[in-house]
Amino acid sequence: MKREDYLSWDEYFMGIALLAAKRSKDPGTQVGACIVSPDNKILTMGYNGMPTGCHDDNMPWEREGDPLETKYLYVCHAEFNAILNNGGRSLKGATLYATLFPCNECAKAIIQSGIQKVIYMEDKYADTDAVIASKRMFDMVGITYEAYEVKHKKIVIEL
Ligand SMILES: Nc1nc(=O)n([C@H]2C[C@H](O)[C@@H](COP(=O)(O)O)O2)cc1CO
Ligand SMILES: [Zn+2]
Repeated sequence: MKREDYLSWDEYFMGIALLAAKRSKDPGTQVGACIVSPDNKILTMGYNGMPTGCHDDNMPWEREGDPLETKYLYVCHAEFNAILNNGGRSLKGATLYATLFPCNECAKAIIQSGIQKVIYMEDKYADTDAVIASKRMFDMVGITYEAYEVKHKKIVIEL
């Protein structure tokens, strides 16, 4: 008889997004993204980090103060990195698993790349203009978004 406690597709892909987030050097929020084809093949992944060649140790990670000395002007969002890491594969009709709801800038890239569905875990910036604008654009173009439904509270990976 087959195992019954195997991971669902959603758990598998969100689990991978959560694992990718663990690569983030951001002391504030670690975000992960995993983009999957309509036939459940992983196309690309990403996490929030500084642009390639901008060394993590030489970049600011502050949230406040002189804007030029905060992370916000420099950091690449997880969703943006995942889209850019596509390795030439088409993202048409794909689903994005994101550990945090995408901002308006990533929403634009999501739309332009042909992603059709967003499954997100957290939406802690729902009250910000960035996320409100993002949802406005998704609604306009018919990109669906749904909160990830947690079933297994814990996925243990022992090394
Ligand atoms: N959807 C997102 N994807 C992301 O990768 N990020 C990144 C940008 C920053 O590195 C971090 C947010 O930092 P903080 O403001 O919570 O300390 O997460 C942020 C958002 C929020 O819209
Ligand atoms: Zn973003």
